[in-house]
Order: sequence, then C-alpha cells, then structure tokens
Amino acid sequence: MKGEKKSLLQDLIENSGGCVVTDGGFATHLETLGASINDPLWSAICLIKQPHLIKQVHLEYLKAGADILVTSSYQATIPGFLSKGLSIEEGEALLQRSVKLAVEARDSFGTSAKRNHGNEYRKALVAASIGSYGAYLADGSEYRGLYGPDVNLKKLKDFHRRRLQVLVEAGPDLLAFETIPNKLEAQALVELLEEINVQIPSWICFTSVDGENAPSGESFEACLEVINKCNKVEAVGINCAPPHFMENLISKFKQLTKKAIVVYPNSGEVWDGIAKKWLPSKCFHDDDFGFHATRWRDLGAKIIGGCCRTTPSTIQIISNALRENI
Ligand SMILES: C[S+](C)CC[C@H](N)C(=O)O
Ligand SMILES: N[C@@H](CCS)C(=O)O
Ligand SMILES: [Zn+2]
Repeated sequence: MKGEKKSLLQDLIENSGGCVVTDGGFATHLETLGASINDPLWSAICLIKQPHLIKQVHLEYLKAGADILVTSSYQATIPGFLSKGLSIEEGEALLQRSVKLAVEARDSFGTSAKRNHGNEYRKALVAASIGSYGAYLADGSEYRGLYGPDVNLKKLKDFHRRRLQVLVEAGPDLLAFETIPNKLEAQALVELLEEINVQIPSWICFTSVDGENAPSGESFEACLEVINKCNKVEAVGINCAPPHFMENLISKFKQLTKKAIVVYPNSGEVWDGIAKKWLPSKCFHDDDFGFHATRWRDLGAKIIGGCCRTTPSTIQIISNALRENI
C-alpha cells in the first residue's frame, strides 16, 4: 500500500514483532462466570441483563495478554432485539453499549498497565464483532452455510447494513466479521464496506467443518477471490473451527491472499445447534495451544487467539508462547 498511511491494525502487528494476540471465547467464558446465555440472542442477551459480566470478560482477556478485544455483539442484531420487544432505538443503543463496554475495559486496564509498564505497554484495540446471518438464525447455521433459496445477496446486505453502520459509529478500532460460512455472505460484506465507505480496518473470518472448504462446500479460493478485491478488508482467516485444521488452512490461505491471516480456533468441541450444547471431540488443551500458536505464527498467521471454549488461561499461554519465541 504505497504512500498510504498504516492502519492501527498494521501498526499493532508491526510493533508486536509481526504477530498479535486476539482474545479467546467470549460467550463461553461469560457462561463460566455465571451468565445464562441459552437464548436466541446467545451472549448478546447479557447486553440487556448483565453488562457488568461483559466488562469482566474483557478485563480478564486483557490481563491474559490480549492485544485485541472482540466485542459482545456477535449475535446482537436489531431484528433479534425487536423480537425481545425492544424498539429500534433501544436495539441500536445496545449495539453501541457493546463497543462502549470494551472501550471502557480497555481504557481502565490501560491506565493501570501504563503505570506499571510505562512506554512498554501497547494499548489494546477494540474489534466490533459482527456475527454471520447464520449466527442470528441461532440454529447452528454458521457451521452449515446453506441459507436456502430465499436468502440472496440483497437480503444479506439488508440484514447486515444498519448494524454495521451503528457499530462503526460507536467508534471501535476495527471490525471483526465472524463465522462467515459461504461466499455469498462474504460478497455481501465487501459490497457493504464499499457502499458505506467504512474507514476502519476489517477482518473477515470463515468457519470450516472439513478443514478444507467453507461450510457451504465452496472452496476458500472462491471465497477469497471476492475478498481480495476489497482494500477495506485487511485480514482474512478462520474462527471457531477445530484447532487441528489451522496448519493446513493457514498454508492454504497463504497461497490465496496477500492479506494478513487471522486464526482463532475453538477448543475442538462441536456445537450442537439444536440441543445448544458443546459435544466432546478431538480437543486441544491450553498447552497444545501454546505449542501450536508458534507453529501457526511461523506458517504466516499474524493474528492468533481462541474462540469458543477457550479461556483467559488459553490466551495467557498463547501470549507467553508467542512473546517467548519472537
Ligand atoms: C458460534 S455458535 C456456538 C453461536 C451460537 C449459535 N448461533 C446459536 O445460537 O445456537
Ligand atoms: N466472538 C464470539 C464468536 C463466537 S463463534 C465469541 O467469542 O463469543
Ligand atoms: Zn466460536
């Protein structure tokens, strides 16, 4: 990007020795702290009922060494809030609250960290989470990606437009599109970023259930072709897929894009979207994450963290491993 000013995300990556740590599972750690999220809004129900727990999760990830906090808005949508009997204005205020809670946590943590570490302390960035349409459906569709014949490009853009605008206006440092399961939704997102002319960087992360393709069965080659054309997307990768898929997918993405690669896998447990439970499967424990994070970094990932069922202790181990082995 000759002549262009570096973004906050590029600066952070560069000033961190080429690889930064994002946080871990947000919703699943909220649950560990006692939140009840068995609801169509999933973790976003806490924006209404238990905002103090949201801040606590953010603070725990900061203490664990996260350079980026992902907000509580993954499953926070205006139609979702309307179905709870709230007004559009109330729904929009809750979206703003998700950014505000993360910014407040970051700023209060930053003040004490600066006292202790002076100039060595790097301020964390706040990434506004934007879950896929499949997340909103609350039936595990983000792991299938088959939205059916009634869901076209226009419908996906209409679904994402207003939430995206409200979140951008709330002032996060970047946008984190999460668990995108197909090419059509990636297309909708890049078109909206251009149409709204969003000025902060974005990452777009896909899920994968076979370790090779997007959940829809479309190749990542096809999905990334769409994203590579958009300068507003600075990083692309995978979230909430099993950790043992990451090596292959990082190598694959390396060949398909020049953008920064971001990976934050889940623990390896599998979400049963109907029973709303995590089912045991081939899992990584915290120590495995420490070892593999350095492998993922060496293969080319620039942003590394965890997704569902990873915890602040997972992030602490990843952060220590990456900092020890720069
Ligand atoms: C990433 S999944 C575990 C999120 C929850 C899902 N959208 C549901 O509501 O069932
Ligand atoms: N940022 C969300 C992603 C869910 S897949 C969370 O960690 O809860
Ligand atoms: Zn997840």
